[in-house]
Amino acid sequence: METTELLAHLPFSEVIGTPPVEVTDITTDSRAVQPGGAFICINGYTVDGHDYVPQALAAGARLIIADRPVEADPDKAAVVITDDTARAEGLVASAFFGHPSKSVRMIGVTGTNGKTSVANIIDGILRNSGRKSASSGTIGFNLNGVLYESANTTTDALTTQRMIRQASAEGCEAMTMEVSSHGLVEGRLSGTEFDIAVFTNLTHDHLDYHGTMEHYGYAKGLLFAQLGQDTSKPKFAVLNADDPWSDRYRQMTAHPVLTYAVDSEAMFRARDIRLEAGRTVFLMETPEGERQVVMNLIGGFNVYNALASAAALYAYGLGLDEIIAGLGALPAVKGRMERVETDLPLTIYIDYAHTPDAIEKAIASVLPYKKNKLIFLVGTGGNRDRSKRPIMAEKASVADYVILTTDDPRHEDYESITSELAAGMTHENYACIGDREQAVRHAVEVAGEGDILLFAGKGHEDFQIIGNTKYPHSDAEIALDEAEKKFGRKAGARD
Ligand SMILES: CC(=O)N[C@H]1[C@@H](OP(=O)(O)OP(=O)(O)OC[C@H]2O[C@@H](n3ccc(=O)[nH]c3=O)[C@H](O)[C@@H]2O)O[C@H](CO)[C@@H](O)[C@@H]1O[C@H](C)C(=O)N[C@@H](C)C(=O)N[C@H](CCC(=O)O)C(=O)O
Ligand SMILES: Nc1ncnc2c1ncn2[C@@H]1O[C@H](COP(=O)(O)OP(=O)(O)OP(=O)(O)O)[C@@H](O)[C@H]1O
Repeated sequence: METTELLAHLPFSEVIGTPPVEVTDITTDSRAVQPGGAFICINGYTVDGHDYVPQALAAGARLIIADRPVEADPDKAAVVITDDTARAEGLVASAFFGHPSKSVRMIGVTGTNGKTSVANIIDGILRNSGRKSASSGTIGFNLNGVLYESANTTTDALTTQRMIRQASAEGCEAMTMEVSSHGLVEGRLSGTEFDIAVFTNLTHDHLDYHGTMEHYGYAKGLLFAQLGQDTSKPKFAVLNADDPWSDRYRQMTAHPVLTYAVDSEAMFRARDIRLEAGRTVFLMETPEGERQVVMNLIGGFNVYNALASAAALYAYGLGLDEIIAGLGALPAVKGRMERVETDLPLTIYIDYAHTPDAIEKAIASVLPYKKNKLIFLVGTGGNRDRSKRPIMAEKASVADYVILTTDDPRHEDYESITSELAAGMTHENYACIGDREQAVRHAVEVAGEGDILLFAGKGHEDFQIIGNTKYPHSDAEIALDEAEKKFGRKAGARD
C-alpha cells in the first residue's frame, strides 16, 4: 500500500524522516516484522512495544508508528508520532487490507455466555446450506471448515482485518465473529463493518476488568452502535427478549430488530421444549408460522442459542427449511456439554461453564436425566474476576457432590482460589483440590455406577496455564484413565 494513502488515516501526526513509497506489511510485534514493513509500537500490559524498535529496525521495518519519540536512522526508516498508537492500529488496519468487511457479510455475536456456541451454530448452518463461510472466536479462526489457532476471542485489529481478508479471498460469503467486551472497548473491531449484530445475554463476569455491570453492559452495547447509521444498507440487530439489557441495545441502533425468547413474546420463540439425554426437541414460533426443531445440542441454554442463530440466519436471508435442517445436522459444539464416548457405567460431560449463570444452566441441562448422583467439578481462573467465585460455588451447590478446583491458576495459589469458591457453598458435600488433574481423578474415584460427572471450565481447551507456562491437560483423558483403573476395563475412545 502507498504510504501516503496509509498516513492519510493518521491526520495530525508528525512524520520524522522520509517514509518509504510503499509499506509491504504492518505489525505490532517486532518478531513478525517483514522487510519494508511498518511497526506500530503498542504499550501493552506486560511490555512496551516502543522498547522493541531496535529489533523492528533490524528486521527491516521502514516505518515506525509511535506515540513518543523513538530512535531511528532517518535515512533508513521514518517515524510517525501519533497521539495513541492503539487507535492508530484500528485506523490503518482496515485500510491496509482493503476494507475486507465490505465484501463479506459480517455477523457479530456478543454476550456473556453463548458466543462460541452461536457463532459455531451460524457458521455450521451456513456451510450445511452449501455456502462458504468463516468464523472466529475462542476456539480459533475457522476458515470454511479448517481451524487455525488464535490468541484471543476477539483478536487485535490487524489480525481481525487479516482474517476477514483471508475469508474474502477464499470466497467466503459470510464471517461470524465472537465479539468480546474487551475487544469492543479496546477498539479491536475498529474498521469492521457488521451487517448483523447478535446479543445472547448479560450476566456476571469480567468485573475485574469492567468494574461494574453497568460498564460491562455498556461495552457490549458498542456492537449495536457499530452497526452505524447508514440505513440504506440491510443491517439487523438480533436481541434476546428475555434479557432486560435488550431494551437498551434496541435504543443503540437504528436498524431493524429481530427478537427471540423462551419466556417473553418474540419473533422467534420456543415452546414445548423436551430436553432428552442425547437431543433437544421444541416447537419454534417464527414469522412464517410454527416449526418443529430436533437437534443434537443438549441443554436449555442451547435452545436460546438455536433461537438466536435462527433469527440471525433468517435476517441473513436463509429459508426456514435450510435453518431447521441445519440445526438438525449440527454436532455438539466442542467442549460445550460435549458427551465423552465411553462404554463405562458413567456419563461424562465436558463443558466450558465459568460464570455463575453458565454453571446454573449447565447443571440444569443434565438434571432431567439424572438417575443417581450428579458430581460436578468446577474451577476458576487465577488473577481474574474474584467476585464471581462464591456465586459460582453457590450455583454449583445444586449438584450432589462438588469438587472445587482451578482452571488456569496463572500466578495465583491454589488455596486462595478454592477457598474463595468454597465461601459460596451451601452444603458440606464438597472437596477443595487445587491441582486439577488430582481433582478430576477424585471425581471419578467417588463416582458410582449410573452417576453423571460434569467437568466445567476447560471445555475445548487441551492445556492449563500455571505461572506463565501452558501444560497439556485434558479432563476427558484423565477421567477415562482413572475410570479404566477403577472399573478394570477399557473405557472406549473419546472423539
Ligand atoms: C491482558 C490483555 O488483554 N492482553 C492482551 C495484550 O497483550 P499484552 O498487552 O500483554 O501485550 P504485551 O506482551 O505487553 O506486548 C505489548 C506490545 O509489544 C509487542 N512486543 C512484545 C514483545 C516483543 O518481543 N516484541 C514486541 O513487539 C507486542 O506484540 C505488543 O504489541 O495484547 C495481546 C495482542 O493483542 C493480546 O493477545 C493479549 O490478550 C491476552 C492473551 C488476554 O488474555 N486477554 C484477555 C483479558 C482478553 O482480551 N479476553 C477477551 C475474551 C473475554 C471473554 O469473553 O472470555 C478476548 O477477546 O480474548
Ligand atoms: N445461551 C447461554 N446462556 C447461558 N449459558 C450458556 C449459553 N450458552 C452456553 N452457555 C454456557 O456457557 C459455557 C460457555 O459457552 P460459550 O463458549 O458458547 O460462551 P462464550 O460466550 O463464547 O464464552 P467465552 O467468551 O468465555 O468463551 C457453555 O459451556 C455453557 O455452560
